[in-house]
Amino acid sequence: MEIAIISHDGKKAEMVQFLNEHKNLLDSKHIELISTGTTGTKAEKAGFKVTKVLSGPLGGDAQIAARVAEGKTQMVLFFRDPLEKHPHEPDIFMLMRLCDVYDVPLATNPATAELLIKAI
Ligand SMILES: O=C(CO)COP(=O)(O)O
Repeated sequence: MEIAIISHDGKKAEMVQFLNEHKNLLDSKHIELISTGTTGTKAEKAGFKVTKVLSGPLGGDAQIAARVAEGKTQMVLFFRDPLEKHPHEPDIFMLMRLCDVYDVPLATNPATAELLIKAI
């Protein structure tokens, strides 16, 4: 199962904390993590194996959106920062829209991610 992990800068520490809290599950061989660039680098530094795409503002959200549309990514954990402006907002909305189009579970905050991960 491919899970995308994405976090805005103000939420990266929470993402790393979340990953560490679920290390046993996320390290297991039936889970593959994919990530936008900078989030992926943080995850790698925390010891996770991650396939990285471009950084979000450079097209990473759009690349993950394409994987959702292609049926490759089965879950998206996206810790958004609602208090910041993002130059790539159209890409962010495209990703969320395609999760809805293809009925792919999408968590946009840690509390929902916690619920989704418990369902695996
Ligand atoms: O901008 C992002 C999501 O919209 C995240 O991108 P980075 O992981 O490269 O910071």
